[in-house]
Amino acid sequence: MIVELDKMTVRMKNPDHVRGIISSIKKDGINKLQVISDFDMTLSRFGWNGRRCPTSHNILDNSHVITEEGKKELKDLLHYYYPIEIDPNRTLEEKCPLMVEWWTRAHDLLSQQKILKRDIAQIVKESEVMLRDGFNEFFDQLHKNNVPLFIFSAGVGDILEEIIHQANVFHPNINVVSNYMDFDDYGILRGFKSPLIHTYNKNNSVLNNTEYFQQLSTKTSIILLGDSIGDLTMADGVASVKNILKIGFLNDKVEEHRGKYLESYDIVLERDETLDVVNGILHYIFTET
Ligand SMILES: Nc1ccn([C@@H]2O[C@H](COP(=O)(O)O)[C@@H](O)[C@H]2O)c(=O)n1
Ligand SMILES: [Mg+2]
Repeated sequence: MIVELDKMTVRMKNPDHVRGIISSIKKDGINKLQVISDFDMTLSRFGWNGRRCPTSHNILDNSHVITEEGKKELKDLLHYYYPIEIDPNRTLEEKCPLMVEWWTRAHDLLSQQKILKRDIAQIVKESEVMLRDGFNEFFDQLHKNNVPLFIFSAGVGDILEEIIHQANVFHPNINVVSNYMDFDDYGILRGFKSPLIHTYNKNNSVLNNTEYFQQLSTKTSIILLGDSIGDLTMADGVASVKNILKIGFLNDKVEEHRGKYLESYDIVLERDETLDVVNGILHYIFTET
């Protein structure tokens, strides 16, 4: 029913279950649907031409406003903590305090760099960030059909919003929760606003009284998009979930992570830099039959 599900990049533990959820979402109607998505490495690309694309943090880390010493320190943090973040053999209990440590140290370093609010647009323009192929269709389909898109990111909110703006797809149906920069009266970065969002606390605990989800209490069908095991809890604040389809982008260390991703996500997209499958599913749901 959806040709994109036949792509070589697609893996499903239970294809019949997937087809069942998609049919149920379609049957319940567009008015019941919301999309909850991660940003970095989910809506943005993981790689291009054999090179890693930057996360919203990396965009700042690599930018011209950071001193050479600052760049080195931020890179050292990435090389130390990223393998911990994706290590399938460590428990969440082990990872959480280390993730808080990484984000806190990185945010402290960035806050010492006198980053100006007015430079953000240029920093994003000069970066190598790319949204996944098919992003226009994805954002436009959701907008045209009045489907809310909730972007829940442990990245840097100011940066990811600027990326979406520069791509001309920041439509009114989008709501973002992320780590936002805190600028002083002169527009100089002095810190990050709380709560701190890292890969493994993307749940109710950081959504201020889940007001957003209360407004959307009638949206009982969810399509969840993520690239990390931590993204699986992003819909926990939704009071009544009837149908949930979890789609996971498996970008890195694919063989090592395949088993866990197949257990956790309904659809796993391996080294797929496009939104083709998501667009195909949305197109099927939005098309009247
Ligand atoms: N200092 C840091 C901290 C985290 N990251 C990466 O950001 C990603 C989190 O953002 P999501 O939109 O995916 O929630 C995650 O992939 C971390 O590896 C970083 O690059 N630098
Ligand atoms: Mg991500």
